[in-house]
Amino acid sequence: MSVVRTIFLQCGPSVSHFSTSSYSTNFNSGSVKFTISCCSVASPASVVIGNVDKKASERNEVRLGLPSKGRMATDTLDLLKDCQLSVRQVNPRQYVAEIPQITNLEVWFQRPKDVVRKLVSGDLDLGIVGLDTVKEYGQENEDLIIVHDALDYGDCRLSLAIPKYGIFENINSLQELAQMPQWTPERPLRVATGFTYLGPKFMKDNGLKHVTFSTADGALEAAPAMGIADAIVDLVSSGTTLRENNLKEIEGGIILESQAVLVASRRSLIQRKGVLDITHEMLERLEAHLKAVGQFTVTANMRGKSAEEVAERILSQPSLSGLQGPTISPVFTKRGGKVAADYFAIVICVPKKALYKSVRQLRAIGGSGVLISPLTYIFDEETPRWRQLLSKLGL
Ligand SMILES: Nc1ncnc2c1ncn2[C@@H]1O[C@H](COP(=O)(O)OP(=O)(O)OP(=O)(O)O)[C@@H](O)[C@H]1O
Ligand SMILES: O=P(O)(O)OC[C@H]1O[C@H](OP(=O)(O)OP(=O)(O)O)[C@H](O)[C@@H]1O
Ligand SMILES: [Mg+2]
Repeated sequence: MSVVRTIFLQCGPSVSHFSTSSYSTNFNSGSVKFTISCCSVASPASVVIGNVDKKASERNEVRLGLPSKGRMATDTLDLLKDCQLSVRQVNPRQYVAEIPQITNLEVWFQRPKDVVRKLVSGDLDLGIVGLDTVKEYGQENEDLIIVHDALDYGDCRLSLAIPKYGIFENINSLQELAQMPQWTPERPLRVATGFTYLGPKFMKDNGLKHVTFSTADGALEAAPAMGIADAIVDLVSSGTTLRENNLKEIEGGIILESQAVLVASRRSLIQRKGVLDITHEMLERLEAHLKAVGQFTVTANMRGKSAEEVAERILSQPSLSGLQGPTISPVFTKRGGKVAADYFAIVICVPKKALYKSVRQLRAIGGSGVLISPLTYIFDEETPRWRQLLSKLGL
């Protein structure tokens, strides 16, 4: 299926303006076709993104799209490496690579937004990008399935921000912003954003009527001070850029919380040979690694009459119950020609955050020789996200 999207660009100024009522998008499955209309061009030019030729999708390799550059690129490769899925790239300007541990998988490096576009067009099967990019460029496309929603990096939020000064000084919520008498059809609230789908949708969903949008590729925080916009919709992580530009977030103004996600094409998962198996393997490795990252193994010795008695003492402490309770083994010593077990070795998993508290509790009940080591993987019987994926696919 081929979808036509029409964008009216103003020729001349470097920003294009549109309003919630005039902006509409159609970003569905299949090939995506942009019709770009510009005032100085007599007939619209057609730009085709992705695969038009049906045969091109008849490939045998499974394709994973990863960010080619920007702040997600290195963290993505690091995460895969930590899952023993090292990406072998001959040189940084080569856009195709492989993961030797997974046969029949091609890695393609693309801009994050192109990863999403190519999942939609069927040119990629799997991808790792920020959730914000999936929502912005995938829009409501039902073909996109989030396989892992929390890869634990790239954390940020898409937020509406307004100046701290002038007419906005006492405005602290979206409701207050919407109720300002200043916004009329003749003088709408002007919002600068790179999120030309999510920004207008959010305003519309929240009943803000008189709003126009302008777009630019970066440094949006300058727009209010330059007099180009009243507000901005942009990503925030530390909040420094907002602060340094005298802008503030407001109550009810968070559009989306985002972090890196593993996303797949539903069609590929169902139809393309090998995609489901590769997804399962990636998911297992990711889940096992991410679960382990937050935990330490703690081993200690403890004097006691029996394993049960030691277990009673350990389980009386709230921070020492481990993942499934403690593992307790007798430590045998020979005294006076007799073998006895006066000591027990205990092993528990402890969340990193609770580490010091756990060590204190362990000592308080007689633990000694406490050893702590990081965990590499925790493989559960079955990953809950795998079950969720199968049910989303109706399998
Ligand atoms: N403070 C932040 N600002 C912007 N993006 C962030 C931030 N923190 C995390 N991210 C994540 O990183 C992604 C942006 O990465 P990057 O800026 O490299 O790409 P991009 O803006 O899509 O690329 P380009 O600017 O080349 O079009 C976001 O989509 C988001 O998921
Ligand atoms: O809350 P903070 O930690 O300050 O991060 C937020 C800023 O980071 C991003 O910009 P980026 O650095 O990508 O520059 P750009 O705006 O020029 O794209 C984003 O667009 C914000 O401007
Ligand atoms: Mg910026």
